[in-house]
Amino acid sequence: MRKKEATILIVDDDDDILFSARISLKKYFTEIITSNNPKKIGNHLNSSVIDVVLLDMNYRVGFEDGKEGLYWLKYIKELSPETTVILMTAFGSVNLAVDAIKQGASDFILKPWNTEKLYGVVNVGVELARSKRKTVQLETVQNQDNLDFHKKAGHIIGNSEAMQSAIRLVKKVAPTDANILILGENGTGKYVFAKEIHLESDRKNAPFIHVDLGALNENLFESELFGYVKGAFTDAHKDTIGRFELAKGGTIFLDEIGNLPLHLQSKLLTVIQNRKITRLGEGKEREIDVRIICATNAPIHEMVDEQTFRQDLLFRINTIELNLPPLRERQDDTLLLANYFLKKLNNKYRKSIEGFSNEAINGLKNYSWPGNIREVEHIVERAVIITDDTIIQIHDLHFSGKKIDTSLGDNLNLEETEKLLIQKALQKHQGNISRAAKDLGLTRAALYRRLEKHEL
Ligand SMILES: Nc1ncnc2c1ncn2[C@@H]1O[C@H](COP(=O)(O)OP(=O)(O)OP(=O)(O)O)[C@@H](O)[C@H]1O
Repeated sequence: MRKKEATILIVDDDDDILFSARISLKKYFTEIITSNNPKKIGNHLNSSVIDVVLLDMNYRVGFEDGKEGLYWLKYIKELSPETTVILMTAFGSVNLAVDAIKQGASDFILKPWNTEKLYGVVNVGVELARSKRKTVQLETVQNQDNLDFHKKAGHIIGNSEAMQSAIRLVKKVAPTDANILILGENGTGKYVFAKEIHLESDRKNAPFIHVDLGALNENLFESELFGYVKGAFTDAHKDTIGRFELAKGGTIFLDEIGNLPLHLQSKLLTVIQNRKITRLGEGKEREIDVRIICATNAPIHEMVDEQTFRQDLLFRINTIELNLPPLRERQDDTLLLANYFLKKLNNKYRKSIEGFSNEAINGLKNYSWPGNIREVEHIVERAVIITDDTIIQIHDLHFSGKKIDTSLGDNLNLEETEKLLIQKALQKHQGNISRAAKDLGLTRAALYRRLEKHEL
């Protein structure tokens, strides 16, 4: 029998039980994790996708009322709602089983078990977790970002003048229906700003639909954006509306617009000009009622000069242009953001870390943040997870922007030399693309292409 791809976590303070459950289940499932300490459950749930937790009800001699089991059950359900929890106890009672099931356990098993019964219960648990996860994924796709749609506006962090002026611009333009183009490097907050504009607009009670144009291939472009009718192509089993219709009355956020090939740019331009779409396989035109926000990290104006982005499309989408500066150009915001994420992550990981050491603060201030705000979040998250201290120290902060050896030596290979020169220029200008490009005698677009080629 082939093992089923599934991860099962068994938590019990009795090592013999852990051993026997592992032996029983490892024949059937690919990954079995055991732990004799329920306090480690959070770590396991954060580091892998766990399908089923088999959880003991009692952990201390003299405390056999199952309350600890119920406590950990609640904890697991909060941290990972899709994980199935099956409780086990040698002191099973119907009342306790009912309580556990009311609080989210999917089943209950009495010790000692026989292997077949254990396998049966766990197997159903795995299927349950999968179907829950699938539903959540579907909902995420269908509802797009509307799951957190009711989030309030006004959560953008940043005191620097650049940030404050971006926030002022948002307040001014959000209530209008003007098309907005947001420009900025990866992780500078383009999505966050697009959402903020939506939430500050009169459309805030209608959907906010995010489309990653970079992820849509040719075939998907029309079906995803415009929808299709049953039979329009082989897999079109039922009428399906596209993202433009899904965003009715609200906002459509077209992300990574700089990645759209020229012929698809023409299709998009037609839709934006006429404000009408046609579902694939249907003759009828449908009016669209959406506000359009676009974003890109590509040097779109230079792409127009190089004729890789249509000027008429740019003029349609950039009635208002919002430039989000990279974090290295507004280092004052770094500490503010680091403290903001620390607070958020303290809650997530149930820690009470008070702040950063002076050395860590200097480290945060002097780093060049190539990944911008997203990188601040990742670095703080890692530090929060690994530290046992109440203060984050410099060695807890894992800055990935390594120093690169850019000496040419005897290497005359053209490709490798080009890569080294680019690295050197980026290092010299602390990751600033415009300045590095100027130094190298390239346009920003040409430098971006080379960065991609060399996977830098
Ligand atoms: N001003 C801000 N205040 C608080 N959090 C922010 C801010 N800007 C960005 N973030 C957080 O940083 C992360 C990256 O932001 P976001 O996804 O908006 O960036 P992006 O520019 O759209 O990135 P990409 O180009 O890679 O898609 C997110 O987790 C977001 O919540």
